[in-house]
Amino acid sequence: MRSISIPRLTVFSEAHILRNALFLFAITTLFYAVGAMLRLVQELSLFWPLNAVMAGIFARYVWLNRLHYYAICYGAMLLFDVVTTQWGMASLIINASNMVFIVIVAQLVMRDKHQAGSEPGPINALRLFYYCLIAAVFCALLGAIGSEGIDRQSFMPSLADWFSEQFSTGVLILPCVMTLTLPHEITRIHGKQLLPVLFLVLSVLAAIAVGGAGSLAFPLSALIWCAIRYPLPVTCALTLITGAAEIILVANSVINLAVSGPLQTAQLFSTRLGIATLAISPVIVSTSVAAINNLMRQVSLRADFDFLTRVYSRSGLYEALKKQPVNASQHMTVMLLDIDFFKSVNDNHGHECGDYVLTAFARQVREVVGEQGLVARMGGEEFVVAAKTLDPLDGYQLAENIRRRVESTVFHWRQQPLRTTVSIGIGSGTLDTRDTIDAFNELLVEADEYLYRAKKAGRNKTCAKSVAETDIRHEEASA
Ligand SMILES: Nc1nc2c(ncn2[C@@H]2O[C@H](COP(=O)(O)OP(=O)(O)OP(=O)(O)O)[C@@H](O)[C@H]2O)c(=O)[nH]1
Repeated sequence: MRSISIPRLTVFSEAHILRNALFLFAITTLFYAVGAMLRLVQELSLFWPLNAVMAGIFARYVWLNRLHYYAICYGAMLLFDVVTTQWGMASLIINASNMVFIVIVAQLVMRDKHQAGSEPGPINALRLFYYCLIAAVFCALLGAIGSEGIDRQSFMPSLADWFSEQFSTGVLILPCVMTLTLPHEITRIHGKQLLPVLFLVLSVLAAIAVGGAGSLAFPLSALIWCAIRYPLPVTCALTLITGAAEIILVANSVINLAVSGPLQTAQLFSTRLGIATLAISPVIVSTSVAAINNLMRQVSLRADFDFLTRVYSRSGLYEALKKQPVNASQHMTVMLLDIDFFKSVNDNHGHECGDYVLTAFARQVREVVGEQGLVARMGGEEFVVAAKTLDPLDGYQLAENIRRRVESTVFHWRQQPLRTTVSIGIGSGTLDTRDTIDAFNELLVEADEYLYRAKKAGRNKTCAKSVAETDIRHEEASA
């Protein structure tokens, strides 16, 4: 698949205080301007994205939650009002209510992150939903009091308007800001991958055509399909676009809720709450799918590797062998290694010491074998090495390197020196017409037979069919 790399872009960084301050000021001003524009053209403010965007930024970057950064955000809001409105003192309260939403959400998400430990997930969708609800209530109370002086609405409609707007934009925008990641590369997209988006567009069009309150739920199944197919950030973005589009379409009577007369606060209140409740479902599905995929990766990793010694497990070795490129003329050496008198390590020093020796032994073997082969624990104190070698002699020498390394190593257990040795049986040959797994299994049987001989010959020995010990000694003498 062809792809184009794009450079990484970092906006906030813990070390760059001035840059963070400038970006916070610029983003606050930008989204304040967007919200103010939407206010000017509508009697009811359709969207006030600023609070959710800023809450998302503060929740995402824990280290931004400092008094001076909050102050920059608040200051930018006040400055915008001073320049563009005559609100006077009311501006202090209205913008304080914006800060209430931002700080409550950020603090609640931060509390979750602390409790989640070292590996928190990107978001907990259900919690975000309730955090938006709590933050919207407090924000709306203060906002409705503050806007009494500048707005013709009385307290209750104003409270409903503030609350529904804060809650719905929060639920739609927060997951998006908290998961937003720019792709590191652009990959070609196949037509089939676009089907969920196509279905989503069709479902919004169907909502416009059919109308009525129920039509707002039409995009739900398409969004859930998107949640299953696409990564979390894409699902969050699609949910935001769909939810915002529905609110705009309802406000402009393009989606007709079958109400007589102009749209009232009560209908917009209900629409916003309904859409927020629907919008959280695909995000929940998407986070669940991401969590399941993560779990599957961890489970398969656990099954492939031996928990104690960190080398391959038996099944992991077979999986790794299947992935090896097949080359009929490749010579392969399979070694079966069994630690000598391991039972006495357990008996004399305890099981914990036995575990330590197994781990240290596996590390030694891995270091000697390196990139030349795969190391696996077959069970107990028995290990296997499957290595690409030039010929039987090359394989024998690799086995001898392991045996000598183990023999010369002094393990330390609670300040006590410990020595151990290993017996190795070898099976070796080329793949010929066999596949890697068949060849490995046959060589393993051979290795098992020679391991038995190595043990019988007194242990701390390497035994193989294809290398006569006299030849080896001859080789060593002439080396
Ligand atoms: N500590 C520890 N011991 C294990 C583990 N798995 C198996 N063993 C022990 O390994 C020992 C194997 O003993 P034996 O099969 O008698 O072999 P040995 O003492 O190494 O003797 P030879 O192989 O004949 O040289 C047993 O005591 C098992 O309990 C493990 O994961 N941890």
